[in-house]
Amino acid sequence: MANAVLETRNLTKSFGALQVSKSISIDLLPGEIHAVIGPNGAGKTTLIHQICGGLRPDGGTIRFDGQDVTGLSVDARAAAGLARTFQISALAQENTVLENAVLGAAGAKGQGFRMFTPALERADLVDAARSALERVGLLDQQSRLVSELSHGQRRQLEVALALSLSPKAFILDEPMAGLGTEGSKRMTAFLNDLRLEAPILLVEHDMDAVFALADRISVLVYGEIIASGTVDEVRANPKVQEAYLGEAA
Ligand SMILES: Nc1ncnc2c1ncn2[C@@H]1O[C@H](COP(=O)(O)OP(=O)(O)OP(=O)(O)O)[C@@H](O)[C@H]1O
Repeated sequence: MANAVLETRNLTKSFGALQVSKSISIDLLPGEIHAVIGPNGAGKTTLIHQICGGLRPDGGTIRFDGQDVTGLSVDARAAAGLARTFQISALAQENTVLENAVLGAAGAKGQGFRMFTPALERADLVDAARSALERVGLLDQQSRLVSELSHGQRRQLEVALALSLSPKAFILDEPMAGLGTEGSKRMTAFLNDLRLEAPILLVEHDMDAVFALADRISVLVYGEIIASGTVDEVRANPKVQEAYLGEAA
């Protein structure tokens, strides 16, 4: 696909005799949410690790924003605009929302402040941090400690940090995990807005959220994409119903 922001071609990965990625080719188009679903152990996290650079594929290529990033490090991919959030929380719990956001803004400008105080004295960093907080709807929480935030608000803060990097794509690993019904609804609305910032590759077990958000779904089973298409196409696919969705479809 010529205008894909992100595309994998024939990715393969094995752990010993276990083939976890079997020639995976998927892409992410501008403006879309592309969900990757599949049963536990299907290889979703392994796929994300390869896309983000933490794990080297055995074969195949990954292109992002027009360049082959297959050999690039996690940091180089992040600097190129590939924003992964949620699985590894880098938030400082006993600091305020604003302090965390300011450090995120400092990191985005390549300025590795270890202390909060000098970063907070930089008006440009504070402005950038407040702007990111406003975009995720957390500006009114800026003085609270991270440890006082709800689970969902922490995830929004993580997105604010990612926004500082001016991402060209978001890779979201189970954003609904542990949120409860109300939290999931709020996160669904939030992600629906977030797609206006950059397209989202979404790994998620919550099918209500996936069906509400996804423009396209790819179904991964035993390391293989067994179906890919719109929500309706995937729900109606007999192979998918048999292998995964069952009653949920
Ligand atoms: N570093 C590793 N060494 C050996 N086996 C691994 C390693 N990482 C993952 N696996 C195995 O690869 C398979 C796919 O794991 P993966 O975590 O990618 O699945 P998943 O689809 O993300 O599952 P879940 O939905 O439960 O998070 C599993 O059988 C897992 O045990």
